[in-house]
Order: sequence, then structure tokens, then C-alpha cells
Amino acid sequence: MTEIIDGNAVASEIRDDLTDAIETLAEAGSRPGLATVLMGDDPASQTYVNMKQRDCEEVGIESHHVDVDGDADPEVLYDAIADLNDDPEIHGYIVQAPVPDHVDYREVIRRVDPAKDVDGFHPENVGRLVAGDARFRPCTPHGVQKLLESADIDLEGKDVTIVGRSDIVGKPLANLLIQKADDGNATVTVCHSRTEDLATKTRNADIVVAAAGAPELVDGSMIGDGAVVIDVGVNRVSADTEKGYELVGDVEFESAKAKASAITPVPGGVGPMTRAMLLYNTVKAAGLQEDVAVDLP
Ligand SMILES: NC(=O)C1=CN([C@@H]2O[C@H](COP(=O)(O)OP(=O)(O)OC[C@H]3O[C@@H](n4cnc5c(N)ncnc54)[C@H](OP(=O)(O)O)[C@@H]3O)[C@@H](O)[C@H]2O)C=CC1
Ligand SMILES: Nc1nc(=O)c2c([nH]1)NC[C@@H]1CN(c3ccc(C(=O)N[C@@H](CCC(=O)O)C(=O)O)cc3)C=[N+]21
Repeated sequence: MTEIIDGNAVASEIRDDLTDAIETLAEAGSRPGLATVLMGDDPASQTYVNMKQRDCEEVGIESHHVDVDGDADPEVLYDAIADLNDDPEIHGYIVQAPVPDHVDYREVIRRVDPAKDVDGFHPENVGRLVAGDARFRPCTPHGVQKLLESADIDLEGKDVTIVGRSDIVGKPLANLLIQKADDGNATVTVCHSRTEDLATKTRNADIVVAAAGAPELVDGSMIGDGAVVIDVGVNRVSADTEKGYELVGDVEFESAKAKASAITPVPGGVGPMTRAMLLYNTVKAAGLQEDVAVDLP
């Protein structure tokens, strides 16, 4: 039987475990604060922002939100960032990607105070991660590590193929999984749109992570017998549903499940873990800024 790895359940456990640390902070007179910044009105981003606000309420993190007009000058966004950097009640914040085309996301990230960069995207935090001294692990890669751990999947010596080399998923995940650590020690192959013979690279892997943003790119014929399949993709494809779309992963679920020993679904796999690890980083940031020792799950 193929195990379906339940991201909602694991994320819920992590939120439960975080309440202890939040209690410790409360005893020291502090409440963690997380802000989201959204420039423009990308509907998927709006959905995530709403979900993050609900997550915060559930665990007792103060949630803030800043909207910036999609047509505004980049300086308006930079000012909002400077305000968040200066606000002692905000321990962490993220600027939702993508930003409009006239804004340079790299420049945006450089302006975020690295101590409040709970996405882990600032060059200082990227550098620390690559050097094996991460302060904030990027939420999606960290969520993938926690999902694998929850399913008792040991990475040591395993061959992992990651499909996707983005700065927010593929690259940081590859860096984490090759690290000399209990949740690393894997041998990692990173694939992208110029990769020749993707199917051979995925078929030879013990663990396949699909993070390409290409609906159902990876099917069962590309999965080795008994492999573990982690589907990071969350793609909105138009469908005759109430919302007018349905969510589809980067993996063709049924055919991949027939080959895999364990697989994550979409929705309900990696997505909820990304949100849980954002709360984790926020609590960590608050502990560091308030100089309170907190136990993290
Ligand atoms: N579950 C979650 O929490 C999260 C989900 N996501 C989802 O994960 C997916 C990936 O996101 P993100 O990393 O931001 O995406 P990007 O578009 O930034 O990167 C996609 C990567 O996949 C590669 N790629 C695209 N098509 C193919 C293909 N046909 N064959 C091989 N490689 C391919 C690209 O190659 P190249 O570099 O050559 O262009 C690129 O490296 C999306 O569906 C996104 O919605 C993202 C973040 C969090
Ligand atoms: N600065 C920044 N940081 C991010 O972490 C970031 C970002 N920008 N831009 C977009 C991507 C995408 N992303 C997701 C988060 C949660 C779900 C999630 O919770 N998904 C649910 C369902 C969501 C739904 O119903 O639409 C699930 O898969 O079960 C998905 C995707 C974070 N990202």
C-alpha cells in the first residue's frame, strides 16, 4: 500500500508544538508578530495571505497585512519595508512573490532586515544556509524536510532528484539535503527546463521532489518502484468547479501513486507545511529579537 503523506496533519502537529514556545514568549511579555506584504492583486497570493492570517490566529501570533497598489512606484513598497524593519512589534515579514514586472524582487529582498526575513530569501540568510549555518530555513524546503521526517524516511545515502532550480524551492532544498546533518546526507540531482532526459533522472531516484510549476509533469512512468514522491507544485488550472479552477500538482497523482511507496497529495501536502514553517520562523525570529530562549519543534 502506498502511504499518502498527510501535510495537513503534520502541519497541525507543528502548530500545536509551537504553542509552547509562544507561551514562553508570552511569559516574557512578548507576542510574536508576522506581517505579509502584497503588491498588486494576484488572486493566489491573496488566498495564501488569508490562510496565513488564519494560521496566526490559531496559534496566537499577531498578524499584520500591508497592501501596496500594483501600479505604485517601487519606492512605495520600499517605504513599507522600511516601516516594517523599524516596527518592534513585527518580528518577521514576507513580501509575497511575484511582484509586478516593474519591481525588481531581488532589490526588494535586499531591503528586508535579515533578522526579520522569515522567508529566508535575503542574501545574508542564503549565504548562511549554504554555509551550513542557517538562521531561517526557507519555508517550503524546511516543510519538505519535516514531511520526510514525519514519514520516517531517512535521507542518508539516498538519491534525491529535484525537478526545479528556483531560488525559493529547488536550490535551497538541494542545499539542505546535501548537508552533513540528520535531515540531510542525501545525494542530490537538480533538474530544470534544460535538463536532458529528465525521466531517467527521476526514475533512478529514491526520492523525487517535483517543483517545476508544470501541471502533472511527472507521471508514473518517470517514478521508480517504491520511490517516495514529494509534489511541491500548486497550479491553478481552469475547471468547471465553483471557484472556476482546480489545484493540480506537478505530479500525475494516480499513476505516480501506483509506483510510489509514499506520496504527497495536492492540496494537503507541501502547501500547509510551507505555512506551518513560516510560523516556526516567526517564533524563532521573536525569540532571537526578544532574547528569549524558545524550544522549537
Ligand atoms: N507548496 C508550496 O508551498 C509551494 C508551492 N510552489 C509551487 O511550486 C511550483 C514551483 O514553484 P517555483 O519554484 O516558485 O517556480 P519557478 O517558476 O520559479 O521555477 C520552476 C523551475 O522548474 C523548472 N521547470 C519548469 N518546467 C520544467 C520542465 N518541463 N522540465 C524540467 N524543469 C522544469 C524551471 O527551469 P528553468 O530554471 O530552466 O526555467 C525552474 O527551475 C509552482 O507550482 C508553485 O506554485 C511554490 C512555492 C511554495
Ligand atoms: N515571499 C513568498 N514566500 C512564499 O512562501 C511564497 C510566495 N512568496 N509566493 C507564492 C509561493 C507559493 N506558496 C504557497 C504557500 C501555501 C500554499 C498552500 O497552503 N496550499 C494549500 C492549498 C491552497 C489553496 O487552496 O489555494 C495546499 O496545497 O493544500 C501553497 C503555496 C508560498 N509561496
